[in-house]
Amino acid sequence: MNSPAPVIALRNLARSFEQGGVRIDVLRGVNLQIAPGEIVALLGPSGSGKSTLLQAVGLLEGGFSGQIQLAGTEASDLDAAGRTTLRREHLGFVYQFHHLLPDFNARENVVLPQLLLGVSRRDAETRANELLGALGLEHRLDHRPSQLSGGEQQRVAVARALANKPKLVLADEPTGNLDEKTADRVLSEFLELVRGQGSSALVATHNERLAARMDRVVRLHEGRIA
Ligand SMILES: Nc1ncnc2c1ncn2[C@@H]1O[C@H](COP(=O)(O)OP(=O)(O)OP(=O)(O)O)[C@@H](O)[C@H]1O
Repeated sequence: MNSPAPVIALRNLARSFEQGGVRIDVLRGVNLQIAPGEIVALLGPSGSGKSTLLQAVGLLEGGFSGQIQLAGTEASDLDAAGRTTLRREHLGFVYQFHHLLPDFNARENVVLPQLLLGVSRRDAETRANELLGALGLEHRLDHRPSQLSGGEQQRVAVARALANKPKLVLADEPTGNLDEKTADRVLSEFLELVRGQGSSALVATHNERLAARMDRVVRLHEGRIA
């Protein structure tokens, strides 16, 4: 039987930066495929290029060479509007710092990305309530980010990332800002929800212990996946 088409396929992805006349080759030909439902940890020391790789896969930045195929579509064939549509339909993001909209409450932060995809407000609110409830935040729906603890803020960020059932969740040190116990719990909840809805995930971390809880670990070394 053929294996299912990968959710994401990177071929020979490269990115350099130039600073003060010096060129740094951060990514030097990354090849990676992630299968549907697979959760992959991206390990590497500080400065190894994990965030740069996630930015490329997130179709957020230009300046890359190589190929990024997301859900069967080659990103470099699309213009900016096409990449935005592809991103909204298939990707969810969790960052180290929550990046929630400060003037909106927890529920609205989870509702808004759904409205952008054309989901009705009623359905979007139902989904937000479900997700936030699963994360133990049923009593925090009307709180704004500044009225939440760090762990609660990250849980809302997780709910927002999963709201549209993305094919791939990109997470950049999603628990890096939390104490160890809270980080463990939020990661467990994140993994359970991602697995439950059959999404894939690529999670950048320098924490070996957290990485070991995912389906596969890949390491960035000298600009390539070792
Ligand atoms: N916009 C930029 N301009 C110049 N250099 C950059 C830029 N963005 C990243 N870099 C360099 O690229 C390298 C990789 O950075 P990146 O943030 O991807 O690493 P990382 O593995 O995510 O690190 P960390 O674990 O500390 O977050 C670093 O040396 C960084 O200084």
